Amino acid sequence: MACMTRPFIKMNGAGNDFIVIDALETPFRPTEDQIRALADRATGEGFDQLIAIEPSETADAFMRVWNADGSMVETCGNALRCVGWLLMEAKGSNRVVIDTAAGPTTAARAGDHQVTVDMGKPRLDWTQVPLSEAMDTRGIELQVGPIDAPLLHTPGAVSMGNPHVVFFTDRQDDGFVTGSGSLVEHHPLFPEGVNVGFAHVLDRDHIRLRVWERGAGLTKACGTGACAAQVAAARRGLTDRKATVVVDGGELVIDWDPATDHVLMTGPVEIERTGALSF
Ligand SMILES: N[C@@H](CCC[C@H](N)C(=O)O)C(=O)O
Repeated sequence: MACMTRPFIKMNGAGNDFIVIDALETPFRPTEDQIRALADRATGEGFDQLIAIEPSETADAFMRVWNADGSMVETCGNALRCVGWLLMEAKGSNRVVIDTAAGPTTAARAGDHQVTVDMGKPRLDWTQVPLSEAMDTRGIELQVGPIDAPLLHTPGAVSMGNPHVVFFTDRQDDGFVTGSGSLVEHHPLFPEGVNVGFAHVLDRDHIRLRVWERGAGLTKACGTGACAAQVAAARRGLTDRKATVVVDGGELVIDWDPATDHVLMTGPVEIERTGALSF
């Protein structure tokens, strides 16, 4: 069998790490099995998401996203900053438009290795998350643990182009996040699965967040998860519309602009190394 190689750039955004492939000239369509093998941190390159930069007729590029489990998904907030930075460096510009399966987004320089991405309007109707039944997404009817003493309950539900629920809790240890996140990810209330946030509101402009990501597990940061947490917290009056979200790998500033209803995310990008994938 012929062995293919593809050059890659390994990047991370606040610790959420990616293999980024330039597919502008040559298409890149790995199988789910290949992705899972490449994502393995013991035997493969190791990553949370695999990203391909593809041509677009309406934007500077199209960003395709696969989770570590091989599933193709709509978008990835931290990868948008990384891809935005690569495209801005290549074009010598300060702003680019990146199309995704969740729609177009803009990325702009915001300082040294800092990028702001306009994530658009949060989608707050239950049909948009999506949920499998009608509910008020400020706090949906879902709980984890004993019926009369739940450990987690009434999360906010938000789509940032991909589905999120956000529990407000100060229980954020690895075991708890992994155990309850993996249960909720596949709950029948979420026909497309869900990313599960555990948000501890520190004050009106700081949230400590951990996220169990659909298809990737516990990551050091989830950009869309940080946007969803900020939106869910502000909707309940727990924070202002702008807050710093502290994740395991750094800080993301999330600003839900009242004038446009758009969510702006600012945070770091880092290039770790380059290499070549063989499969
Ligand atoms: N790491 C991400 C989100 C990646 C996709 C997510 N796991 C999903 O399945 O929707 C981010 O930074 O937003």
